[in-house]
Amino acid sequence: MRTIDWIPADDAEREPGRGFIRLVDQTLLPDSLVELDIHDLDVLVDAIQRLAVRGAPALGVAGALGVALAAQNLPADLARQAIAELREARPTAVNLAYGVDTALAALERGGALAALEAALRVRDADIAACVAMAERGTDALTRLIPDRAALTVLTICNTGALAAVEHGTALGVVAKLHRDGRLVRAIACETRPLLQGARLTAWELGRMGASYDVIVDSAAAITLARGGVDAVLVGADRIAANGDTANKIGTFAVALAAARAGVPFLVVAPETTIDPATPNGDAIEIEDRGGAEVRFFRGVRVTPPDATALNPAFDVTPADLITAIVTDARVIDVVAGDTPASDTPAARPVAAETTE
Ligand SMILES: CSC[C@H]1O[C@H](OP(=O)(O)O)[C@H](O)[C@@H]1O
Repeated sequence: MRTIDWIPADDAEREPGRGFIRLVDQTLLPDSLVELDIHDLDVLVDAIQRLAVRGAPALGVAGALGVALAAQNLPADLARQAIAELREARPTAVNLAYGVDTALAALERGGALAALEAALRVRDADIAACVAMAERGTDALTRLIPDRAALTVLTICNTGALAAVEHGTALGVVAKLHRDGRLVRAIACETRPLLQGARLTAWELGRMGASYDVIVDSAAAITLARGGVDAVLVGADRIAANGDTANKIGTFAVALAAARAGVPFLVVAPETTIDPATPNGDAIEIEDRGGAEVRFFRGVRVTPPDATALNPAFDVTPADLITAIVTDARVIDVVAGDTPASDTPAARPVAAETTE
């Protein structure tokens, strides 16, 4: 099953490049697995904004395929406007803009078919990147925690195949640990208010047959303080040049607790999530999703009628709380002082000294 993909139209032989986007509607999980066929860009933008499709890598693919969809269905001037709205559908994950810009450059160079071909390359690159990150991430854990063959890991939000195309980022590392017989247990923070952890990560862990517990987000600190968690693995939506990392709200608090508990904190994200144009975390725009997601739970109001709520969808973990950033091309040894900007993109093992 792919979280998002391009489906060629029946007459694609006659009209190469025609097709539509098919994606899993994640708002219906874990109760129903439903795929949406999307033929119009405004429907795709709505799917992004209501998190039917979500997760930085999946947003990159959605952005790229959205350009291909616009190019085949809209006249150039309307396509340009629709693509601009698509690019701004959610501001924090740099991957969305990356995907749109990659396919748009191809469209301007070579037309609609070139845009689709570029979008399919973005899709295929994500699949390959997640495979590489799973390998690199488990190797990094072996170097960081050489005395423990099997690990208990904690994560927040959802970073599995549902956040990408076929395999996940941080949860892709967890899945490989499980396949290799090296996973004792996964602990998934529920991830209020939209419950990506309780709904999506738990669903993915169950499907792979992994042992896991869901915890409320505020239990992460004591879970780490009590001991028994060997590593924290999280995703990212935008990584600044200095290594500051934007990720789901609650990640910063988990990083603080991990640092106090002496537990390695690893960010797992493709190179496309690194944004060299963003110097540090202060420059990352944090999506505010409005108070209703906090004041209501599955349509039931949980606050007084006149309550107001704050709802930042992401926070920023400063680089000094991150042990390493694992990408598809390298392991950035942040605790040793490396940053995305300073580290060469060659594969670099996490230095042994990080365990001293
Ligand atoms: C594999 S990165 C997924 C990343 O995206 C999530 O945000 P959202 O569910 O709002 O799209 C979260 O930050 C995850 O870490």
